[in-house]
Amino acid sequence: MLREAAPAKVNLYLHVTGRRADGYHLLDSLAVFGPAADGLALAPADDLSLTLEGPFGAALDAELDNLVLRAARALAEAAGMPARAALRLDKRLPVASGIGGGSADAAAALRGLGRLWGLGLGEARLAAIAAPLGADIPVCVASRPARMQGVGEVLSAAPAIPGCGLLLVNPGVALATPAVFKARAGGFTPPAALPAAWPDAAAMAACLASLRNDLEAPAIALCPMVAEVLAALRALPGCLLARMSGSGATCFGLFADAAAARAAAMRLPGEWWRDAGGLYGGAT
Ligand SMILES: C[C@@](CO)(OP(=O)(O)O)[C@H](O)COP(=O)(O)OP(=O)(O)OC[C@H]1O[C@@H](n2ccc(N)nc2=O)[C@H](O)[C@@H]1O
Ligand SMILES: Nc1ncnc2c1ncn2[C@@H]1O[C@H](COP(=O)(O)OP(=O)(O)O)[C@@H](O)[C@H]1O
Repeated sequence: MLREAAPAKVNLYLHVTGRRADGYHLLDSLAVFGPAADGLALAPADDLSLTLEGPFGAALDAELDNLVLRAARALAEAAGMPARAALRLDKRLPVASGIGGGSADAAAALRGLGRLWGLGLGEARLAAIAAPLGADIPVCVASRPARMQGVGEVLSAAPAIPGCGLLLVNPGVALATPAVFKARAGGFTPPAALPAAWPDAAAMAACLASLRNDLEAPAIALCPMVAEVLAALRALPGCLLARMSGSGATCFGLFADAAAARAAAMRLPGEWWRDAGGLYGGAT
């Protein structure tokens, strides 16, 4: 039995820089990972199967073509072998919530099956197999901070991220990514100018404050509760920056460290989903 973590992707800023002829949008975004994660367990089997568990497992019962199974089939096809594995997904990330849960699951399946099947494929090869399945999957393959450009598949080094804490909050309303892009009005935003490193969380927050998430306004138009979540985050002690991730509705608060993020999480209304801690694989 193998296990892979599928950490949430958080867009610290997201500029829509243009639009391709096929309608997809060109982006400039800085993605970091965690603190929340789905979990994928993989075992050898004679055919391909997926069972769902965890707090949001039932939300995917009606999903006929889970991204985990699509990723498994795409990898098997690329490797020229039958797709055989018993997969169990512990679904802890809210579905359709701007933190790339489905993409993280697909990336975890590619990494885990690569190991289970002994394929020896590197991250770049897995990301290339992943790209046709979803714009967010390539960045999730490494699950390390990265700058995303193109439609999300052009990855480059992120500035060195200082120790910090994140608080993720979702009001329980699913937002479909295409609907949010469609509701966007106005022009385009140029790519950000980023330093090589930020010395601490406060400096990172000050720099990010000069940037934006261009999908925040259209998401608020579709789901006004996003504005409530942002106001509640901004009012928390120690919150250095509050912003929506991806196409929403999950928002994040940035804190000096994991302990400050966890303490702030306890002060939020009880009915909202939240998770707090340090970055996945990072210093806190
Ligand atoms: C907005 C972002 C930012 O990281 O995150 P989420 O909100 O999904 O987490 C991503 O670009 C989402 O990536 P992903 O969710 O994989 O998108 P896909 O399945 O490829 O596309 C879903 C739909 O979103 C729109 N789309 C997506 C990506 C992009 N660069 N331009 C787009 O216009 C298109 O309408 C597309 O049909
Ligand atoms: N394993 C999965 N987890 C979540 N969503 C999935 C999964 N497989 C397929 N989907 C589909 O992908 C859509 C986007 O899901 P998700 O990745 O959670 O959203 P977002 O990209 O906004 O963060 C869902 O509405 C669902 O229909």
